[in-house]
Amino acid sequence: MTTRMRFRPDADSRPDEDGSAAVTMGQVSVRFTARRTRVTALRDVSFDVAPGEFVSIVGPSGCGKSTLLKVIAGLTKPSAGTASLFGLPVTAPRPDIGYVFQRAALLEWRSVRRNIALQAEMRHLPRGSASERVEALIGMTGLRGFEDALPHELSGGMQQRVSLCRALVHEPPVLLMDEPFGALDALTREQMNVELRRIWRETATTVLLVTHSIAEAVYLSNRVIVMSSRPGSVLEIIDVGLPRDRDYVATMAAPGFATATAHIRELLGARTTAD
Ligand SMILES: Nc1ncnc2c1ncn2[C@@H]1O[C@H](COP(=O)(O)OP(=O)(O)OP(=O)(O)O)[C@@H](O)[C@H]1O
Repeated sequence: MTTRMRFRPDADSRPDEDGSAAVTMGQVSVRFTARRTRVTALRDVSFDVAPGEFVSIVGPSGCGKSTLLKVIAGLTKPSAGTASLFGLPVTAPRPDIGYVFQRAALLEWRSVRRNIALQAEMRHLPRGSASERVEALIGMTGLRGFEDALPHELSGGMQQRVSLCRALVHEPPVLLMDEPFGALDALTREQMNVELRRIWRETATTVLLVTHSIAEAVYLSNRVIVMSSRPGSVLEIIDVGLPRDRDYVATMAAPGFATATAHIRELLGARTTAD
């Protein structure tokens, strides 16, 4: 079953002027052949993401969430259907978009500043404006004072902040995040959630986040896409409907938060009681 829901502008959204979606998945299916076995990773996946929207994707392990992000980035070719960015079909890798992975994968011999700047160098961005942007991101992500530190001198949370800066340095119109906080401890993860939401609001970037945390998905997003187990398809797209200003503790206690997380848990068939 697929659910196709047009984005509905609300208090927490910024649709663009000409109405075209930032990301469109149009009946995308992906099949892999590995060691003579065919695996259908995605089946008939359709959804739109509006410019400036924050959308999370949750689903069981192996349901094709990473594959979905790779299709949008042009790293995996769909077997059927089309992914489009701002109305243009994705036919090749798209270096203009930002990608944050679970592991920061920083260059150990480069300082924080030079790890972030590397992306600007690879994209041949003008040095002056790139350096301004690097400094602005360092300030925005709370890395001030650590610009000259090497990756091994940073905590896991700080490494992921560097990874986020690196993905944002070229001001990507779309940021893809694949379980970026999965390796962090619970408290650092909460802190990163709060920071990510603030950074998203400051940069106005369209974000697609893959996460295993239902709470993280609901706290951060305008909408949450819930996927079925493999072959991954869209079970339901949930409008979170929480206010734009989201204090972390108050949001966790809000009735709307409890309703959304309970509904997603139910869709995923998660057991919530021990027996
Ligand atoms: N390059 C590939 N070749 C063959 N099979 C692949 C390839 N990439 C992914 N798959 C298969 O496609 C399915 C979906 O994988 P994917 O990594 O997208 O799932 P996921 O939902 O991100 O998983 P997880 O939550 O565990 O990270 C899996 O069965 C996986 O083994």
